Amino acid sequence: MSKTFKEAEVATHKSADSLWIIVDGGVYDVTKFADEHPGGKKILQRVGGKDASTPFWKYHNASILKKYQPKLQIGWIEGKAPAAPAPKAEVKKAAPKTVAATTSSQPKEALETFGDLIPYGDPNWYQGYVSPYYNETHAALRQEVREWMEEKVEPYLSEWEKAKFVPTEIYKEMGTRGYLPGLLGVGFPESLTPYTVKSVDPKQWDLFHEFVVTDEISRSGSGGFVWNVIGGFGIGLPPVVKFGKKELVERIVPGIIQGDKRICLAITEPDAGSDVANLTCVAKKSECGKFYIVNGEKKWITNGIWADYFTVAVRTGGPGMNGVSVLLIERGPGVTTREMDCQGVHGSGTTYITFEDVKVPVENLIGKENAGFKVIMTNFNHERIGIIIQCTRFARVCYEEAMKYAHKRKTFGKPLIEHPVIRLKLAHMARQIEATHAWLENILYQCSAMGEHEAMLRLGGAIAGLKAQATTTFEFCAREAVQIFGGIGYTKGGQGSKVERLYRDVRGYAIPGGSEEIMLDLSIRQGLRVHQVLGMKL
Ligand code: HEM
Repeated sequence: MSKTFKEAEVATHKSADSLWIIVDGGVYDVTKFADEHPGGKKILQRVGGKDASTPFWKYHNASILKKYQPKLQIGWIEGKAPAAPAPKAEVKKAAPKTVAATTSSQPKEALETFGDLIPYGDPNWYQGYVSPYYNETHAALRQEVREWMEEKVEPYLSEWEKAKFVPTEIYKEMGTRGYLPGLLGVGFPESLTPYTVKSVDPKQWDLFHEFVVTDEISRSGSGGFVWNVIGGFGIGLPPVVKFGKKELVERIVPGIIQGDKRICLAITEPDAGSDVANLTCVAKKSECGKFYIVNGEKKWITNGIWADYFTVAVRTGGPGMNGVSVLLIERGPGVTTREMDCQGVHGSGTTYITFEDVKVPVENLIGKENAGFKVIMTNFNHERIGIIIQCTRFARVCYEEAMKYAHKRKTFGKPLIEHPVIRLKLAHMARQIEATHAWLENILYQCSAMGEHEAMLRLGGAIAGLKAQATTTFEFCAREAVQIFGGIGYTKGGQGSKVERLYRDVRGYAIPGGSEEIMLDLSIRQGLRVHQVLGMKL
C-alpha cells in the first residue's frame, strides 16, 4: 500500500465509473463497492473525489475501515501514509515471583498509557494511574491480545453473531497463542502444552494475567464470542485438571488446551439449575464394576454442541448433595446434543444434551464418588470470577461506545455530550463500573494470596455478591447505552451493534452461574458464617 496520490488526482475520480474517496489520508476506490454499500450508492457519489473523513466517521466504527481496507484502499495522499511503527521494546523477563511479592516490591510508578484514554473507558491502570497489581508483563500481554483481537476478531463479529458461529481457527489460535492454558486458574501448565504466551514467561503467569486475557477478549462486546472460545473451556476443564486422575489428565488435557478438542461443563438440568443438589441425571455402576451407565438430560450447556468431552454432574448415591459425583464423559454412543435458540450470547452453542445408557469407564470419575459437590463448589469461584470480569468489561464497552457516540451525534443543535441528562447517565454508568472493577481487583488479589481451599471458604460469599454487582452494573449500562444510541442501539449491525448485542446478552449473565437473587442471599449467609469463625460480635 505504498502508492501515493495528490489530492488533485483523486479529485478527477468522482463519477460512477471511477469513484474514489479519501478517509483519514487513505485513498479508497469505491467504484464497484458503491452498488453494495449498505448506506446507498448516491451518498458515496456525493463525496466522490473528496475527503470524506467527517461523514465516514459520523456513520461508521473503526472496525468497518479495518475490514474493508484490504479490499478497497489503493494508496495514500502524499505525506499522509502512517510512519512505520517503532520496534517494540523487549518484555523484561524478571525472576519468577508470586503476585504478593511482585506487588510489594513494585516501584510505585504508573505504566505507560494505553488505549483511547476516554475517562473510565478502560481500567485506570491503562490511563496513567498507579496500581499495585500490574507490571510490564501485564502491559505487554494487554497489547498482544488487543492487536490480535483488532485484526482477527473485531471486524467480523457482527457476521459471526448473525451466523451464530465463530471460525474454528480462532479457538485453535487461543490454544497456540497460549491463552487457553493460561485460563485455568492454576498458573501456566507448561508440562501439558508446547505453546506459551509470547509476552509472558510461563513462570511469571498469575491471576492478573488471566484477568487481562479475559478482559481484553471481552472488549469484543460479544458474550457469544467470549463464550464460544472460553465458555465451556473455562468451567469444564479446571475440575478435570484439579481433581482428575493423572492418566486421564495426560490423555485428554493437552488436546484441549492446544485448541484441538473442546470440553463443556454439564450441571444444569431441565429441572435443576442453581439448585444443584436436586439433580437427577443418574450414573449406576455396571455389574462388572468397570463402568458407570449414565442416563439423563442436561440443559443450557455452553459449547455442548461442539464438545468432545463433557464434565458432568451425576447422581451416584442417595438424594441431596452427598449423592452427587462428577464424571468426564466422552462423546460417543448414547450422547446426543441439540443446539438451543436463546435470546442472546449467539455463537456460544447453548445445548440440550441427552445421555442414554452411556458407558463411562470408572477411571473417568473426577474426584471421589459421592463427593462431587466439593468439585462443583470449588469450580464456582473460578467460573463466577470469569463472569464478573466479562460483565465488568461489557459494562465498560457500553459506556465507552455511548461516550464516543455522544460526541458524534447532535440533537437540538449540539452534541449529545453537551446535554446534562446524557452526562448524568454516563456518570451513573462510570461510578458503578469503577466500583465493581476495584472490588474485583481486590478479590483477585485475595485469591492470589490464599490457597484455593481457603479462598473457596472465605471468598465464596464475597464473590457471589460481586457477581450480582457485576451483572446489575452490566444491565444498567446496557440499558443506558441503548437509550443514548436511540434507534441505532435498537438496530443490529452498524455503529450501535455492540450495545444492541450486549443488551440481549445481559440475561445470559444474570441467570447462569448462580442467579442474582441466589448470589445476593449467599453473599450474606456465607459472609456471616465466615465471620462467625473469625470471631464476629453482634
Ligand atoms: C471506505 C468507504 C466505506 C465503506 C467500506 C462503508 C461501509 C459501510 C457499511 C459496512 C455499512 C453498514 C453499517 C455498518 O456495518 O456500520 C455502511 C453504512 C452506511 N454508510 Fe458507509 N461506507 C463507506 C463510506 C461511506 C461514506 C463516505 C459515507 C457518507 C458520505 C457513508 C455513509 C453511510 C451511511 C449513511 C450508512 C447507513 C448508516 C445507518 O444504517 O445508520 N459511507 N457503510
